Amino acid sequence: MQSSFFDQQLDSPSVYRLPMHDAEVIYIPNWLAAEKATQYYHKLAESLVWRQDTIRLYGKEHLIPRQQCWYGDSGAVYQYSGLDLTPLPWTEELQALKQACESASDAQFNSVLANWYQHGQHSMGMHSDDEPELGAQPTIASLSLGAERNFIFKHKRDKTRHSVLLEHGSLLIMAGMTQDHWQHGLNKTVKPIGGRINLTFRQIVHDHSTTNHR
Ligand SMILES: O=C(O)CCC(=O)C(=O)O
Ligand SMILES: [Fe+2]
Repeated sequence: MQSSFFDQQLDSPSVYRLPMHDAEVIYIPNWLAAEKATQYYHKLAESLVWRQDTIRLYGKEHLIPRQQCWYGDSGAVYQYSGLDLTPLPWTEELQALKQACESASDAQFNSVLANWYQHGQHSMGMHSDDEPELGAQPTIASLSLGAERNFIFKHKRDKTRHSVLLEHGSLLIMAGMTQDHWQHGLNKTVKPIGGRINLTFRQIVHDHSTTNHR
């Protein structure tokens, strides 16, 4: 990371910078203690208003392979494959986690996309979080709760791959040029695994735009 904030973070033995070129990605295992992370998993699973949306891709309707929901400040509207995601108001837990993620990443967030992968057949296709409403070189803080899943990065130009196991209670921070040069996603797995909730905290800088998550 270029900024002294990240240099400072990297002095800590429990913060790792991923060995990726054209990217600034740091990984903090056990950012939340396991017990706390489990409490959050259950609380969020039962209290957030989850939905499994249908999106239109190349003229065909598809059920997205996970549950999701969008929370944030009232202006932080997100448009997503034809869906208008108007944020629900912050819950107490999301607000507390947002503040902790802001301190950990030295960034401001006004919204969070929550994804619930209930089993191994739930996934997210390769994409970059590079929508215009996220602004240039966005910092995105991604908290993982529940079953560990492999997070895959693929370089857009040279096709280099890098993967990182996102553990229960871990925080992954993507910043700088990461979204310009890399895609990321989560494959399905046939392993019998439990559920995982992921929260990606973001800062929406324009009210309307489009995205292409699959
Ligand atoms: O579930 C994850 O770890 C990643 C989610 C993601 O990439 C996104 O919400 O844009
Ligand atoms: Fe993403």
